Amino acid sequence: MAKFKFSSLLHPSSSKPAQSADRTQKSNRQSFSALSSHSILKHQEASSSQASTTNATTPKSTDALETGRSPSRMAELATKIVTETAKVEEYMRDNGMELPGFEVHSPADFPSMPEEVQQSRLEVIHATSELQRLIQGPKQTMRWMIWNFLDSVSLQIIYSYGLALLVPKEGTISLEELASKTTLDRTNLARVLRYAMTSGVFCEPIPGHIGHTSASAALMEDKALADWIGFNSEDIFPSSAHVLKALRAYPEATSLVQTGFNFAFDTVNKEPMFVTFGKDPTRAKRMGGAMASLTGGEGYEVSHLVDGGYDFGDVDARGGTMVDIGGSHGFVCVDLAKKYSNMKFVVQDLPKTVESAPNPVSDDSQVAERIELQAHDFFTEQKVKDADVYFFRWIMHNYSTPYAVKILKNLVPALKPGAKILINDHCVRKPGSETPWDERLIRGMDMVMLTLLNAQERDEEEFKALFSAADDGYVFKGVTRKEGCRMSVVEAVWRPQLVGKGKEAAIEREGKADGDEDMA
Ligand SMILES: C[S@@+](CC[C@H](N)C(=O)[O-])C[C@H]1O[C@@H](n2cnc3c(N)ncnc32)[C@H](O)[C@@H]1O
Repeated sequence: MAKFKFSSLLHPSSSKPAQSADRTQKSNRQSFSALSSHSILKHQEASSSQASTTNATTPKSTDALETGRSPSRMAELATKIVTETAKVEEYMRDNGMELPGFEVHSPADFPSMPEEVQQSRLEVIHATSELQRLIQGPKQTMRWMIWNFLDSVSLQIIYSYGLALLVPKEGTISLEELASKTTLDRTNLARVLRYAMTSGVFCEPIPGHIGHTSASAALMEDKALADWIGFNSEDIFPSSAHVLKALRAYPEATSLVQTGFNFAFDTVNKEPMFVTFGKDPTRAKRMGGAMASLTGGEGYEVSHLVDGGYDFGDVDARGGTMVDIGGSHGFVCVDLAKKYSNMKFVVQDLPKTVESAPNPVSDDSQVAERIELQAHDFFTEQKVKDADVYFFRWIMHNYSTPYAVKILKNLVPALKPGAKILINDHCVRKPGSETPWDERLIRGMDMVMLTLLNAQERDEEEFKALFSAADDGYVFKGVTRKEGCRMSVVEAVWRPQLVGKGKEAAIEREGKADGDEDMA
């Protein structure tokens, strides 16, 4: 591909300060007080001023300059795509990185890049999507948007028949031979594959002969990605087709046994999804792989928590204890223990999960000896008393309010004054204040939670309400979110002495001092 060449006219140096101000704003601590609404508003102002001043920050197309007409939104987007793509490409070439491609040996992942280049990449993703919708027009967009489920149908069949593993990585296989390795006939095999090819999954370089692309090769080589496709296409996709039925039958939509999943798999009022999976090790393992694929993906890496997502320094300094509730095999605690060398950790999960955890939990004995794995059901009273931190990652979003409140109530008998309760989940911002890509993923996760568990992603108010409903002794501290990460850390502290009159004033004083003097 030829390197783009631009005149200085097309290098918008004026866009930099606006972008970095916006980024700084995003990393600010949000609190529940007026400060929070203020910061959200500021963020929105920054976003909308960025949108409304696009003419100032985005170079005008040369055509527009020549004709004297102001550029259309389409032209602005097209120019932005060219400009920002050039920045990404330039960085990749300068650093000897392989450029992306659809060929089988092209990189399976986009490499990580410095923040500024990553920002350019995101601009291209957002602009291409917006431009596509604009240039298709509203009716065409709507007409074909509803066909998105066909991607799931074709991927479901590709996954279920293991087609990615049956196509050789090098060269091609004839449709006849591929069909002979499955129970599909040639016609149905061809139509499924040819539909997937319209999204760059598989190719047909010679008529009737199927080969891999970089996308289908990733499905062949990345087991966790295959698990993600399997979990989504075989568990979530059928469930999603039953959400309407579930909502019509049970409009309050809070029960774990009245969900789209329950209707799809005939378990209405019988058992929650987690119980169904608990009886089926293959399905449970696939969900585990899918979660690993998600948490290894951009914006969800554990490193966001460990490296600056939350400061456990004070807990570490006094050799305190953190309980990771629903902590799976303890991988979050392993990474935290590598950074904090004095803290101790208890990882709690259901017995089968604890039994299947690696033993020792880490090859590093200094890490492994400080992590205990323990079977515990978080719907029963917490048994680790007087810990410094009780931590929930990807737990609360699995439950509707009545269940989430119960989980928090179950902590109360174990809590010492000053104990911290941390929830590491999405914290939904006001519509329009995320980047379009983040907004779509977070809102998508919210829909998945509804589909499977009648659960939800929550905003700051909703998290605060959970703590208030659970016990007056919880003092809500606020929400933080690290730049580049989609997950937030929601924090409350246990201060039973503040219950009753004067609590609000005391909380406000405490907020100013931000002290944890009660911590034993
Ligand atoms: C979505 S996973 C989150 C795992 C981990 N915290 C992470 O960050 O990836 C939910 C975890 O909760 C566990 N779990 C489900 N129900 C539970 C219960 N009643 N008590 C304890 N753990 C439970 C599951 O086994 C699973 O490991």
